[in-house]
Amino acid sequence: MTNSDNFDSYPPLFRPNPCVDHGEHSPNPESEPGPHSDSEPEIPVVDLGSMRENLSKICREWGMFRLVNHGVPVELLSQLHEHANKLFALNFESKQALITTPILYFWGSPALTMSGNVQQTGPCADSLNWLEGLNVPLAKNSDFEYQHPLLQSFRSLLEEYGKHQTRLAKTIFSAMAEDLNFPPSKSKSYLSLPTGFMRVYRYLRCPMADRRWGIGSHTDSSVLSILHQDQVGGLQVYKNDKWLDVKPIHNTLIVNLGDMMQAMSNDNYISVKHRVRVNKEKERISIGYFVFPTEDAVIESSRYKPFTYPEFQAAKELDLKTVGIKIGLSRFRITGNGTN
Ligand SMILES: O=C(O)CCC(=O)C(=O)O
Ligand SMILES: [Fe+2]
Repeated sequence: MTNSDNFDSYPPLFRPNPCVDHGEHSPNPESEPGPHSDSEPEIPVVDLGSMRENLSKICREWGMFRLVNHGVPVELLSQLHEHANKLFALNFESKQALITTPILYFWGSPALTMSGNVQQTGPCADSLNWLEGLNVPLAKNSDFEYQHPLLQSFRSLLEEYGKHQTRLAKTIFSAMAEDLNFPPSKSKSYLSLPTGFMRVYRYLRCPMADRRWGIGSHTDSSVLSILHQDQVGGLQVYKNDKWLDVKPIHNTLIVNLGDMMQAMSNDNYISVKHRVRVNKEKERISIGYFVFPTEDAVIESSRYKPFTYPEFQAAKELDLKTVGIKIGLSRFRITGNGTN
């Protein structure tokens, strides 16, 4: 979150450079902050200790909530952010050289293919994302030793944090499964803790902050995503035709329901639309955990053709490449005449 001139740490594409034309697109009206009023609804809060009180209504009306009483030590959160700041502050070339498999260093797009490459986008690719990030697969992260002490200690902090995330995902998902009356077989295959991964993002300072996105409007493909953001702000969710700021509140986590959860619930729960604004003066760090169904779990509901998560992901990758956007769940939705 430093404001000093640390452009050596930026991927070259994001350094101030009069020779690089990032395109002079007119401001996207959607990107305008819009009027803020005190009557904006507050992001709903769920207490992990008494979740069943209001979870069902919130999942149906919001598809996201702020989680309190989550049991993740505040010291662990601050150490993670401190390490992320230090690691991202290294110069770009060092990051490329140091950060090797199983952790992947990427920039310009948060979308990775199943084979672990940055997703190429097709025709409407006016969509450079003003970020760099790390992809950390939880299963492969645990036994790995890095030579660089900063990376090695970050790796073990992420491992510890990953255990908290799987605990939270399990608890939250089982309350949802109960609310939705999933049979035990579904509850089991619809959440695959070992294949979850983490993302650590640094959103970069952007001179055209009103014309560029950290991450543009999207829904997550996951069952659940759990985010921790620093105090800079920028995350927004779409609710009742309005974008609302998800203000950073110390020691709280944000839980988003993803597309898989929406399909599993037969559209009773919603996969929340959200986006991340960038900032002219400040960088922003966020750490996300994303969890999916098992690879062979067939998601069955009356509104969708049966599909697996790998089929969903393959359709998404193809759409991003050919159409330039994620079409997502509507690819699988059964329409009125029985076709899609
Ligand atoms: O950085 C954030 O707060 C959100 C990240 C996000 O939406 C994503 O990775 O899908
Ligand atoms: Fe997201």
